[in-house]
Amino acid sequence: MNNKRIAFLGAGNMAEAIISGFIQSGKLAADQLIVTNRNNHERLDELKKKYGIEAVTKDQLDYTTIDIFILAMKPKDIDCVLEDLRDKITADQLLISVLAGISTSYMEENLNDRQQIIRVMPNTSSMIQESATAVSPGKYVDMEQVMLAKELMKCIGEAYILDEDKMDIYTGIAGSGPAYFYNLMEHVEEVGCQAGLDRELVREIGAQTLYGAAKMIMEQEETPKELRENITSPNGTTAAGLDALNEHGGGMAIIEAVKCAAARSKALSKKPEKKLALQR
Ligand SMILES: NC(=O)C1=CN([C@@H]2O[C@H](COP(=O)(O)OP(=O)(O)OC[C@H]3O[C@@H](n4cnc5c(N)ncnc54)[C@H](OP(=O)(O)O)[C@@H]3O)[C@@H](O)[C@H]2O)C=CC1
Ligand SMILES: O=C(O)[C@@H]1CCC=N1
Repeated sequence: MNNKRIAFLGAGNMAEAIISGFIQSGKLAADQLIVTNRNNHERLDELKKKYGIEAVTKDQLDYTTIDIFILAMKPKDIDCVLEDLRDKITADQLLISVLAGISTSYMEENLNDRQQIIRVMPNTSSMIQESATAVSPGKYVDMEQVMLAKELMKCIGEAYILDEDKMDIYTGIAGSGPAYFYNLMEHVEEVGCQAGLDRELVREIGAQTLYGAAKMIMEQEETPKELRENITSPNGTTAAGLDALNEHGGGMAIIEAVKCAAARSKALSKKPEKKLALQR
């Protein structure tokens, strides 16, 4: 890993979250990383200053010097990128894509023969090395590259090798997941403020509560159900809170959120496949 040169195609939120995690991990040096975008020079300057990495537009990049490309643009831009890459890279240069919904088979069909491709799904907690990242190998990638991709993703948190047909549900749970918890916290903050607590304080209290609960799940033997039951005395405060949560559809709301996010991930992946059939 420490002799690989890694280029990000895309300089947005997700690219920055991964770059930040890579650098904080201490396993990758700034001079191994290079970030690109189409033409937002201001953004490139910002990343260059903040992380000490090289930052150029995609047209200034020397593609032949790169071992690993991390695709980090929006899914809608994938067709232009594949067209652009086809003539610039060789099959043994590894592509790691973070794009929601874009299948490895779609990318393989639109690149050169036997291109090494791995699809990953991190989340924005990459920024602080706490992502939960799925790693799904494409058809032509060898085990050594899969292990390398997993090792890279472990620089930004935990990484799990997963069959690609599970990627939509994984995206619904872990890719989009932090947003559900942030939204929950927005509501906690609101109710705390309405009851007279200082906003900063209630934010900290809410976050510590969420963090403590997550840590309990990770470090204790009990299941989430058992942990919940341990807090819930008959006719107590938690029972009252949980009753209200259920009455207002709390559990169902989360199930629906995950299902809808997974369905959107699936819908996104269908579109380019149709387009591909027309193009070829
Ligand atoms: N946000 C999240 O929580 C997660 C996002 N993802 C995935 O990450 C991807 C990126 O999302 P996000 O960071 O929010 O997107 P942003 O809109 O913040 O950034 C997109 C970046 O892609 C660049 N770009 C577009 N086309 C090209 C190209 N041809 N070559 C190089 N760079 C290009 C843009 O450059 P310019 O500004 O110059 O146009 C911009 O820097 C998405 O595909 C998303 O599905 C995956 C997991 C979680
Ligand atoms: O909403 C999005 O497009 C991205 C993909 C996974 C999480 N967020």
